[in-house]
Amino acid sequence: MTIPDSRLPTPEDRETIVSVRGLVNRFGEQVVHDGLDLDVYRGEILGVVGGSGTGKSVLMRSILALRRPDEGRIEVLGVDARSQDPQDRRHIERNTGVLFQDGALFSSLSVGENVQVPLKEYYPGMTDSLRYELALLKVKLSGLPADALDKLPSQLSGGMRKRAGLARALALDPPLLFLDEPTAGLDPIGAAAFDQLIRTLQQALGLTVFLITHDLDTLYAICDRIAVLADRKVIAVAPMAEVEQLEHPWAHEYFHGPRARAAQEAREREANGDGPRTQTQAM
Ligand SMILES: Nc1ncnc2c1ncn2[C@@H]1O[C@H](COP(=O)(O)OP(=O)(O)OP(=O)(O)O)[C@@H](O)[C@H]1O
Repeated sequence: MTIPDSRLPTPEDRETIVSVRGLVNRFGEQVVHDGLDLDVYRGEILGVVGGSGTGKSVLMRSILALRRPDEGRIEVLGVDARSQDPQDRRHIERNTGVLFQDGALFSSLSVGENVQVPLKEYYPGMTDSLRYELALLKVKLSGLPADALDKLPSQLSGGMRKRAGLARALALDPPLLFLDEPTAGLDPIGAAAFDQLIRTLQQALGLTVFLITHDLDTLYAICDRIAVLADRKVIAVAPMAEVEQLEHPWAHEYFHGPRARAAQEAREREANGDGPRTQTQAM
């Protein structure tokens, strides 16, 4: 089901929650970003796309202050992400939730213990029972059954591990959520369900979501705007209908190639009440 795009704020109401200006990231001779600019608005789901190796994850890590860029300015929730001040770094960490590509759960801890890790760190005085209840709440919010709480990550399916990672990302009620290819490796039905979960949580909790994906279905189904990375920059950031019109060769191939056509056909079938999403990810 495609959820209508109804929440994009008008330009006057927009609040920039992440601002990136003139970003440069280099690894030795390799220049990954060269003067990249991007704004993320409060309350939107921003899809971030680009060919493999264009620097989507490096951009995310730079915003999260996990990597110090070579040049440029990044402001996250009013704080300079390049700041060395531990208070600033903590502010970013405290207000952001991250679902890494592989879930990044501690393999020796149960799902419940994984979700409790950030709670223990930020609220050391919290009672065990309250921490347990909060972990249970996040696990249920993420669409897992209560008995998943006591399971190890290895005892879960790939889709359940993603949900467990999401539960941990939401542990501290962050206003800003980062998702790195959340539907990669999921079957089409699982991927569609995960998309809907993200949209539902985003609306219910008022989240801003920065979502790296290759999955065209996700872009169509839940993203308010799409940022396209190419040539070491964000070459466009706009709603889907606009980025589909880009002339750039990679963007044209991505939005009009065989997988895009398959996604389009699947959406038409779905609109006619005629069958679920097809697999169009992993480009
Ligand atoms: N720590 C690092 N050391 C050296 N090179 C790195 C490092 N991290 C990333 N790179 C390089 O930076 C480039 C961008 O990497 P990044 O992981 O951000 O790409 P991506 O757009 O997320 O790709 P994909 O879609 O395949 O996940 C790649 O060429 C990668 O090899």
